[in-house]
Amino acid sequence: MEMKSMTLLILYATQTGNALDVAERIAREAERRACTVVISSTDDYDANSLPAEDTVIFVVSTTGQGDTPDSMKVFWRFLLQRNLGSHWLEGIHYAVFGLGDSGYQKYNFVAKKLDKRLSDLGATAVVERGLGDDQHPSGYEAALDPWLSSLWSRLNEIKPHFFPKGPDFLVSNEELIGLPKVQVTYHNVNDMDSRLSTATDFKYLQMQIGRARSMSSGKVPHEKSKPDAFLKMVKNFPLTRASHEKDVRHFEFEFVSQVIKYEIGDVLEVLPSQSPAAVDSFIQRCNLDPESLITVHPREMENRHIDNNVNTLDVPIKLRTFVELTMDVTSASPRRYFFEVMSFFATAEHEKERLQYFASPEGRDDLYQYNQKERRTVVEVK
Ligand SMILES: Cc1cc2nc3c(=O)[nH]c(=O)nc-3n(C[C@H](O)[C@H](O)[C@H](O)COP(=O)(O)O)c2cc1C
Repeated sequence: MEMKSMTLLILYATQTGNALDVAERIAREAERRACTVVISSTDDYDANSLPAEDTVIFVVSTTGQGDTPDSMKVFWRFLLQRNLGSHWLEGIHYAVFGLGDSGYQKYNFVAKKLDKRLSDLGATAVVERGLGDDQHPSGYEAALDPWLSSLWSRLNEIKPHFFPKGPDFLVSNEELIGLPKVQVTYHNVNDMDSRLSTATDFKYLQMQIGRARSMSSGKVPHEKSKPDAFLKMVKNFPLTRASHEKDVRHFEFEFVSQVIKYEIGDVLEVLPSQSPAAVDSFIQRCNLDPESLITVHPREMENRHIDNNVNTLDVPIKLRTFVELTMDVTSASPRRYFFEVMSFFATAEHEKERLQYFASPEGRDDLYQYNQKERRTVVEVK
């Protein structure tokens, strides 16, 4: 018999980052249970290898009108092949958590279709699929918490080999948070690449974006490390009344670099610039020097030879530029994990307690109100 993998695989497909957030949470919870995990975006994973896995957790969102995220298109086309047959995934266990919004007609369509297809291909569900709903007062976390509890208890029952330290073993969150995932190296000013100063404005910006993104721990598809085009916003006005809960806007852009072709229904990924004052205040609050030159490496890569990205990774970038181009400090609502990490570092007892409350299941509704409904950004968390 073929040897099965003893690693729990987490595959995610995201359009705007929520599924990645969920996948990372599942991975952290697995690690706390001494379970070995591999986490991967569906576009980085060869679907041909699925039959060799033991158990796969899928976290997938639905975008467009019931469409798969871009990063899942190839993977999904592969799974739909007729010749795979109803025994192809026999013996494989899986679980699906979907992210969607019940305001859409094709609610969580991708998770539902994936669940059905995996079962048609012979795989066995560990737990019933979970469906996160943006319309819920606490967002997708509301469905995620109970789904995760049943996932771990069911996996403990049927797959005890994933938990070598037993069903009750649980490392504290704090211990895990204390192990940073990335290493930031500070460099001398002389290391700065002199070519940069002679490049044109666009080229310079393009290089900086490529550099910042290649060092960011966020998931950016490889081919997207450089933007396709530069646009100038020429119109921006609200379509909803000021009193409306959501701020829906009409934007118009003009190409200032080469023109790219698009069709109705295409998704435009915009990398806007952030308010310089907010970026400065974030850096100041972290007690860092915005002018310092840094490189950022994932911890695992420390001793590994990196050939593809060696140039990009070796060239330092200004800390301020890195924050500006890779961290959304001015508009994104911080997620639950942010509060968890902040509570670890908080020194004032009342702040620590408040942050811990927000990160706990009891504080979930209040957190959703505080960060999503009231639209607080990272710099506004007080
Ligand atoms: C442009 C757009 C289209 C969407 N279409 C759907 C849809 O058809 N069905 C659905 O259930 N949710 C839909 N959603 C909601 C997303 O699935 C939901 O916000 C989810 O949390 C996004 O996860 P992600 O950040 O991992 O992509 C849509 C969201 C956006 C922004």
